[in-house]
Amino acid sequence: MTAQILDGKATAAAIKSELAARVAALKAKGVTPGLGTVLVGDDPGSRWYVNGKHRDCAEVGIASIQRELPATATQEDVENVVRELNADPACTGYIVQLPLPKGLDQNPVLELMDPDKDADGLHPTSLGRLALGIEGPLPCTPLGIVELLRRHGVEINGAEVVVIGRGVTVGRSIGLLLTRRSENATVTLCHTGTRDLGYHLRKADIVVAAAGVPHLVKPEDVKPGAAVLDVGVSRSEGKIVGDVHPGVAEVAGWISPNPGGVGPMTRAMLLNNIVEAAERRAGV
Ligand SMILES: Nc1nc(=O)c2c([nH]1)NC[C@@H]1CN(c3ccc(C(=O)N[C@@H](CCC(=O)O)C(=O)O)cc3)C=[N+]21
Repeated sequence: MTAQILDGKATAAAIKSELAARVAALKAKGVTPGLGTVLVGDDPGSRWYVNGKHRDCAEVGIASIQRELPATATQEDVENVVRELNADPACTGYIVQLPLPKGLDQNPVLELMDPDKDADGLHPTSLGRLALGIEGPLPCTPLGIVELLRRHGVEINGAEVVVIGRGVTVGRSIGLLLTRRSENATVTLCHTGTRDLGYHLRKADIVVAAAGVPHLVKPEDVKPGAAVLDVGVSRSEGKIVGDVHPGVAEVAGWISPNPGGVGPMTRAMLLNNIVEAAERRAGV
């Protein structure tokens, strides 16, 4: 058996064309959604990601607001940019590209953000709202995973989901999303302290691998027919190496390629959060 592909690139393209139509409708009402990015320092990887986000915005008609600070910026400098974007009516939502350069403290910066302008869905208020079931921006990678499964007809309702990794961007937050009544999955969160990962994996209908450990998920541990999402990003000789061993494609029913799987979906969901915030504010 060879797994079917959870094609994130094609799915993200379909979502972007739907978002473009919603942006056009907002513009007809006199509202132009705007995404802000705050980039501090000159890490080439971070710059590449941020540029990608602005390219995505251009594709769907969202305005771009780019703020850049040198690596020598002080905590106060960064916080002032956050205050400025909070006050800017053209900015529907924004992200502060992480990680910040050494010497800067990211938590006070994130807490200073207006939670209603949180495009990543990772502000303490956004995570609190998700836990409490209050509407608001949702974390982009978990949301992208749900959309990717849904649009390929993979059943989430009642599924046994095993998540590997307890990072806030994926592992910590996806359980909150998948155990809502609307998704209705059973979620097990595994991490480096899990004694027998294989034991959990072998019963999983859906595996979300977000540990950042190359080829951690082995074919012998995957239940035949399971859906496997590879979120891991490690680099070896310039190439992306995911958390899922290539042999898993012979056992799984569904597999997300990496690159071309969850990454493009994460970016599409960032745009989705901006459009939804603009619609919420315009009363659509
Ligand atoms: N405040 C903040 N929000 C973020 O969302 C955020 C961040 N900081 N810091 C860095 C990480 C990383 N991240 C990625 C998103 C998409 C791809 C993506 O689309 N990757 C492509 C290609 C990648 C390649 O070829 O290098 C793919 O998977 O197909 C990758 C990485 C968002 N991040």
